[in-house]
Amino acid sequence: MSLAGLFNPRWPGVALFDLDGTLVDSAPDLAAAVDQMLAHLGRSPAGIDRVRNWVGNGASVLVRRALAGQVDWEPARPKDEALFKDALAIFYHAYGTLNGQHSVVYAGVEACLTHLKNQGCRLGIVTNKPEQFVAPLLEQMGLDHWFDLTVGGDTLPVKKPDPAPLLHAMETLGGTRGTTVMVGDSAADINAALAAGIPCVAVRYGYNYGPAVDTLGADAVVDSLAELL
Ligand SMILES: O=C(O)COP(=O)(O)O
Ligand SMILES: [Mg+2]
Repeated sequence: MSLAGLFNPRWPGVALFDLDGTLVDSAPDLAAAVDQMLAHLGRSPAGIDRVRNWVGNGASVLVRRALAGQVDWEPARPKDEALFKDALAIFYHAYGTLNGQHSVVYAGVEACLTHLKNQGCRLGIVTNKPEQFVAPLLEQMGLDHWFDLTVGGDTLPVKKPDPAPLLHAMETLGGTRGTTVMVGDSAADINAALAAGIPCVAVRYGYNYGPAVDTLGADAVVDSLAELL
């Protein structure tokens, strides 16, 4: 499907957006919180370049990756599980105070949201970020007024790449598979959209790790959301 076709469904349509790595470059604050957590545990910092590759599957996975020092972590033993719980609590506390401080909205985002809103489109956020951090970040970035619905990583019992959060948002906003588009930066977003049967636009500038985002089956891949205008 062409880009123009994807973004000219029978309006008013529904556009669902991933948050971290798609609308907002939140890695500086996530990395600062991860490094505070690691310092608390007497470990050396991970740094933003590594943390950027660990974002996209929610806070628990981010913390497990930080403890393992890599994307893949070993299945936890009971001892590790106690450490994980402590680490997660420290991370939540740290991120609660750092969330939004050094995050920025990507270029092209405001123009894209303005355009879609002017078309009568309903806009939703479907993120794996825990719900408690979503509204404060949107507010601080001045993005909160755009969205009719936000679904966080712990809003439902499952998160992306499960299709349920996308389908929940689509149905709540009155969309159908023919009038809904998902926009994201990672394999979790694309796989959720594929499983939901919703067309998907991927951005190249986000936090996807592993195979290049162009190879993951998105209907279109862009360098800026301004390309969608
Ligand atoms: O919290 C995360 O891991 C990423 O959230 P996202 O789904 O908005 O990319
Ligand atoms: Mg993302």
